[in-house]
Amino acid sequence: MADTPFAPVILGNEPGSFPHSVLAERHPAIISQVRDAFPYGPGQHRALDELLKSCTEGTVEPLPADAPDRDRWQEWDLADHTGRSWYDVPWLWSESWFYRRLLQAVGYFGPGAWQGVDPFRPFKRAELDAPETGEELAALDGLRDLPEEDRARALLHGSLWGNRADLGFRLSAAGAEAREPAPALVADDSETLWSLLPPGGAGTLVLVADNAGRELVPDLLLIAHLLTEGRAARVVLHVKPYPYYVSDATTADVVDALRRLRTAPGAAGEYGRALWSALGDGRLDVRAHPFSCAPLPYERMPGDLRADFAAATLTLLKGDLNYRRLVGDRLWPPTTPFARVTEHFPGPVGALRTLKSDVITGLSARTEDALVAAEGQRWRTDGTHALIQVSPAGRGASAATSRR
Ligand SMILES: O=P(O)(O)OC[C@H]1O[C@](O)(CO)[C@@H](O)[C@@H]1O
Repeated sequence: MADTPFAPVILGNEPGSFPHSVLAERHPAIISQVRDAFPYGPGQHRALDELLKSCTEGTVEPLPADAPDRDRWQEWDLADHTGRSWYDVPWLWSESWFYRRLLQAVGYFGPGAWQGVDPFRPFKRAELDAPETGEELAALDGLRDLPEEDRARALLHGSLWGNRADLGFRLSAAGAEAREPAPALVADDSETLWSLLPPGGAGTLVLVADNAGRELVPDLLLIAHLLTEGRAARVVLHVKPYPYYVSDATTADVVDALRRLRTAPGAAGEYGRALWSALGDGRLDVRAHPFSCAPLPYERMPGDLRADFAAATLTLLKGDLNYRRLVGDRLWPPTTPFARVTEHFPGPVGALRTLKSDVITGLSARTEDALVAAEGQRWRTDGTHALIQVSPAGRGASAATSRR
């Protein structure tokens, strides 16, 4: 990345900073919520106590010798960080490590009776079953008579703003969900996005999902629209291979959401059934790649995932965490071009994100000035602003063009 300004990697060691509060307050709160939600046994309680101590005042410890993903974590810098405070290693790394350790504490990786029991499932289910979800689905009927472009735009915005529905975020940002989102986007490349997905195009969209429940439902509706209206011939949906960041979507969450959609009345049910058959005939595919839970930026993605993204007409990444991983979890000057920080990506790439952490790129100087004048730095983290950014280039773009 020649010419790219130096930008420091974000750590969690500055008291009073947002990352510090996530490590010092949010993670302990998540431990106690999970503990209260399940009738865990004494071994699990002990392990949760140990995790609480480790994550708030301890250091990064090695994984047990028999951990199934030990080699993977070695590749993901575990040896470099072992023995260091959770606050002094990259924040992105510490957060991922927390979720990996939490699953270990509750027995998710087994062996034993708790193997595969998702500690966040009750929270995700409650969201899917909430009356608001039903109301949002019923509202779809109101779109029926709109021109296709307007329906596409409405569904894109539904998917974008669905990213506010993040359970981890709500734990520490009391009232954030209730605050009205600021209407204007801080960056809006949606025209470029639609130019890559024209009606009748034969392309493949890769959508890298973020949260389950009230974010995944509008993501699935957008996918259904793109497939049924012929804006994409194929969609590949990437989800997490294990529970992560409280509400991140796994394959089980996709199944729950599809069941919910398929049995809904009206347009929602039609979309749900269209998705069900698209899975059956391969136009929709779900992947759960291990790197989706890696504590690293996408710049370090492995070759097989790189090839997947390179083959896509467009890869759309949802949410704040994916954004941090896409552009690098660094304090960029906000006007650093999005295209420059995503040059490493192997094909056309876009981000749909509400702003929930300090990382930001691709703003005009005017937008940045207006945000700072109105809100200081609060706009970066309070989840009321959103962006649609797209880079049609990407290093692999020329190679990918021949495949599209
Ligand atoms: O669900 P999202 O949009 O990825 O947001 C999760 C975000 O929440 C945080 O845990 C704190 O805001 C960030 O670390 C992360 O980027």
